[in-house]
Amino acid sequence: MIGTIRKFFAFAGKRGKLMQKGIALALINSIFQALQILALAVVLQGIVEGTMTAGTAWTSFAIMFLSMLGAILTRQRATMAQAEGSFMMCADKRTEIGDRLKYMPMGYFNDHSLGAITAAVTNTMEDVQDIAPRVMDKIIHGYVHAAIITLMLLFFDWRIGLIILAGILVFMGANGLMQKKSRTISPARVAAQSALVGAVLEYVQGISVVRAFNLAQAAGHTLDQAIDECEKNNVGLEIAFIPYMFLQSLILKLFSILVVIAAIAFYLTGSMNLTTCLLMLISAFIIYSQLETAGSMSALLRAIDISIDRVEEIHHTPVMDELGKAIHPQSYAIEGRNVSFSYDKKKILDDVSFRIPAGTTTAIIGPSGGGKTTLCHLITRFWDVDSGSITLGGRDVRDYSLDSLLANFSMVFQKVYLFNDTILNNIRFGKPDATLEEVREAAKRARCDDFIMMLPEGYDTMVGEGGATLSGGERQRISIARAILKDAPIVILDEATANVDPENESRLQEAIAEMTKNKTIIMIAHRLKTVRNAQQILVLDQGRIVQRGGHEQLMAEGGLYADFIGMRAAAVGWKLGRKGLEMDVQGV
Ligand SMILES: Nc1ncnc2c1ncn2[C@@H]1O[C@H](COP(=O)(O)OP(=O)(O)OP(=O)(O)O)[C@@H](O)[C@H]1O
Repeated sequence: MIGTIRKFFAFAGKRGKLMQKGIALALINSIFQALQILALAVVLQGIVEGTMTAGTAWTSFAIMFLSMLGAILTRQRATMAQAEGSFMMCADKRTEIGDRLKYMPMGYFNDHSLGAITAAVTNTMEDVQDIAPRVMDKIIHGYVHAAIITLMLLFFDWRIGLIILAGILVFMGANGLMQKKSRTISPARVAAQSALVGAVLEYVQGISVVRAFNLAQAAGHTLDQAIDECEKNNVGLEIAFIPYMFLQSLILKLFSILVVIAAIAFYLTGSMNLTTCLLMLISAFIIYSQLETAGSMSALLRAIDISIDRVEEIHHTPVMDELGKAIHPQSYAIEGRNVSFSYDKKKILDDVSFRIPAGTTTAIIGPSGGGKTTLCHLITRFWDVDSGSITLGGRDVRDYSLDSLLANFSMVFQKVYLFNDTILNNIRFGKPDATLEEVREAAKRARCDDFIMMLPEGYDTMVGEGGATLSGGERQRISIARAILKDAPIVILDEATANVDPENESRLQEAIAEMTKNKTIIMIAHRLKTVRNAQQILVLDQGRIVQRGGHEQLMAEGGLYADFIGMRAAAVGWKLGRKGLEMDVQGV
C-alpha cells in the first residue's frame, strides 16, 4: 500500500504538491471530526455529573459547530485540490507522452498495438486521474481518522485505546490478504480493458473492409469477445473481493462490540466512570467508520499500481535522439555506407551503399517489398540502421536531433494522412506560423486552391479523420501543398500508383513539379518519365542495389531495369489501348 502511494506521488511529479495539499486538508478534516468526540465528552460529563451550565453547553455546541464547519470546508477544499491536481497531473502526462511519441523509434509502434497505446493514454490514464486520488484520499483519511480517534480515546482510557488499536491491526492483516488476492487478479482486468479499447479501434478503423467483405459478424464477434472478457474480469474482480470485504467489515464490527462490552465491564467493575463509559459506547461505532471505506477502496490499489506502470512504460521509452544535437547541415548530399537493416529478424537491406548528391534527382525502383520505402525511412531516421551509416551533409543522421534532421526533409507518401481539422490547419502543418496568404500561395502551387475555394467553407472546411471527406487525388495535393509550404531542401516522394483520373493525374504532376523545383529529390518512382529523367536510378531488389546509373546506361546493361521499363511501357500501352487511343510510350 505504501509502495503504491509513493508511486502515485512520484507519478504526480510537480502536481504532487496539489495532491499533498489535498491530503494535508484531509488530515485536518480528520482532526475536526475527532473534535466532535471532545464536544460530546464535555456534554456527557455535564449531564452525568450534573455540572451542566449554559456556559458548558454553549462551549460544547460551539466546538461541535466549529468542528462540523471545519470538516465540511476542509473536505470541500481537499476534494478540489485533489481533483485539480489529478486532472493537471494527467494533462501533463498526456502532453509529455504525445511529445515523446514523436521521437520514438518506429519499432515501438510495431511492438505495441495502437489499441494498447490508446488505452494507456485514455482508459488507463483515467483510472489514475479519477480513481487513484479518491482511493488515496479514502485510504489515507481512513487510517488517519482511526489513528487520531484512537489516540484521543487512549487519552480517556488506555485499555479501550488498546482494544481499538488491536482492531486496526487485525483489520490490516485481513486487508493485506485482500491486496495479495488483488495482485493476482488485477493485471487481467487492466489488460482486458486495454484489449477492449484495441478491439473497438480496430472495428471502427476497419469498418469499410467489414462492409465490403460482409464480415460484420466475424468482426463483431471479436469485439463481443473483448467486451465479454472485460465484463468477466470486472465482475470476477468484484466477486473475488466480496469475502475479503465481508471479513474486514466483520472484524471492525466485532471490535466495536468488544469496545462496548469492555466499556460496560469496566464501568460495572468500577474502573471506568459513567461519562467515559458513555463516551466509549457512542464512539465505538464512529471509530472505524472511515476505516471500513478505506478497506473496500484498497481493493483498487493494485489496479492503480498497474495503470501507473503502463503509463510510465510509454513515458519512459527511450526516444531516438537523446544525444542528438541541433545541426545545420553543410550540404544536402546524402550518403549511405554499407547499410544493413532488419525488421526483427527479417533482413530488408543488406550492405547497401549509395550517394545522392545535393540538387539531383534519384529514382529508386524495384519489385514490391524490395525495401524502397524502408531505405527512405532510414534516411529520415524513422528507424535506425543495424549496421553501416547514413550521412546528411557529411554528418551521421544519428548525430542530429530529430527536429533538426527532419527540418531538411519534405515527405509525400502514397498513403496521405490528414488530421481531423480544417484544410487550412492541415496545410499549415508544414509551417505552423504561416499566414493565410502563404497557405493559399502553397495551395495554388499545389493545384488545390481552386477545389478548396469551391467547398462551402473554403479553407475552414473540416476534412474528417484521415481526410475521409476528400478524394485520394485531393488528399495528395493537400499533402503536397503542406510540403511546398515547408519548403525543405530535400524532397522524398513516393509516387502515387493508384489509378487517378487523367484530370487529377495531370494536376498532381504539376503539383509535384512545383514541389520539387530546385530540390534534392529522392523518389520511389513508378512513372516512366520520372525514372527516365532522374540523374541517378537505384534498382533495389531483395535488399540489395542491383543496378545503378542513368536511364541510357541501365537500358544498355539490360537486366531488372530494362525489364521494369518494358513492363511499365506495356502496362501503360494496355491501359490506353483499351480506350482505343494511339499512344507514345516515350511520352508517358
Ligand atoms: N513496419 C514494418 N514492420 C515489419 N516489416 C515491415 C515494416 N514495413 C515494411 N516491412 C516489410 O519490409 C519489406 C520491405 O518493405 P518496403 O515497404 O520497404 O518495400 P517497398 O520496396 O517500398 O515495397 P512497395 O513497392 O510495395 O511499397 C516488406 O516485406 C514489408 O513487409
